[in-house]
Amino acid sequence: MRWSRVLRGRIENGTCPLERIDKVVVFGGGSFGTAMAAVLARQKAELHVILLLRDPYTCLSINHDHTNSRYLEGYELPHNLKATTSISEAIAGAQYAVHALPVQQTRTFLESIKDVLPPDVPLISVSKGLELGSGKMMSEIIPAVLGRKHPAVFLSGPSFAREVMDRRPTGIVAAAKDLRLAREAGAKPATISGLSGLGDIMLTCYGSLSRNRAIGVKLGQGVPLEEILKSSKQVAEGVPTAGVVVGLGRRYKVSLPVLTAVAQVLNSSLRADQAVAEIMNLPQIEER
Ligand SMILES: NC(=O)C1=CN([C@@H]2O[C@H](COP(=O)(O)OP(=O)(O)OC[C@H]3O[C@@H](n4cnc5c(N)ncnc54)[C@H](O)[C@@H]3O)[C@@H](O)[C@H]2O)C=CC1
Ligand SMILES: O=C(CO)COP(=O)(O)O
Repeated sequence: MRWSRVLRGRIENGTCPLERIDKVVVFGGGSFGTAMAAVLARQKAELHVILLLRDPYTCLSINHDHTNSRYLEGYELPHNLKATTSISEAIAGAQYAVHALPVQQTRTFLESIKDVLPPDVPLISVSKGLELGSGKMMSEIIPAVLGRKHPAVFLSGPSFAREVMDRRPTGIVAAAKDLRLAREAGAKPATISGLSGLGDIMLTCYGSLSRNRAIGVKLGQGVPLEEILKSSKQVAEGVPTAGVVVGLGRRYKVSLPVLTAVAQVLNSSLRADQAVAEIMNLPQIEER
């Protein structure tokens, strides 16, 4: 309430930052990139919001029919939201860039735009997960690939693309996840118990719209991972990230029995029922 009054005051006094923004580019036209672009476009009719995509058909569908039928079926997109497959057209004149690509594709993508993205255009990352191989977070991948201290913000919290489109309430901050592991890695405990920690975990574990949860349910029913992944065209960051988190646990000497079992189910070295049996048979220890 307090912040909404402050913001309203700024808008009335003509000091709202949105007033100074004419163009924002959104990298990635999947479900969340499209939802973020729509939220921005809804804020101001004169704002030019442009989605950078690879698929020319999705581009046509957004520009002519104002829909993204491939990733966000059933929603009419604001008419000031446009799409392009041209990197230079997308970035030209943009004052902010939203990054909404899967984490595993981020390095290759940023390599392809790093010479075109001006060093003073802030990147707002909404991608969640850890990079396979390096174990890096988005906050580490971006400067490493761009080779400079690029201005960047990292958003995370309990938010589903469809609910954002439906204007349902949500809240977002920046964070890490497993409490003990995150503490060892230098995170603040308050971050873990807040929106981007527990808040996001609750949504991903219990929310009926969660793609990660849907994969877990199917694995539990005995469907092989390969078959599950083939049946969906959308990313589930938890699949690669589970193994990376277990690797980080080893690095920081934090034992993660449940996540280790999840990673083993995902890499097919353990069945879900065996994982449950193993977890239930862990020695009883004092809770930490
Ligand atoms: N969907 C959601 O409700 C939320 C998603 N996120 C995060 O946002 C990120 C993106 O997720 P979604 O939009 O849901 O994924 P998605 O699977 O719906 O879409 C991914 C998009 O990235 C594009 N892409 C993949 N590889 C690419 C490459 N090499 N170059 C250019 N484009 C490429 C795909 O074509 C697609 O348009 C993920 O890290 C996800 O965890 C965060 C909050 C909510
Ligand atoms: O990030 C999300 C919830 O906050 C989206 O969850 P899924 O990727 O599991 O659909």
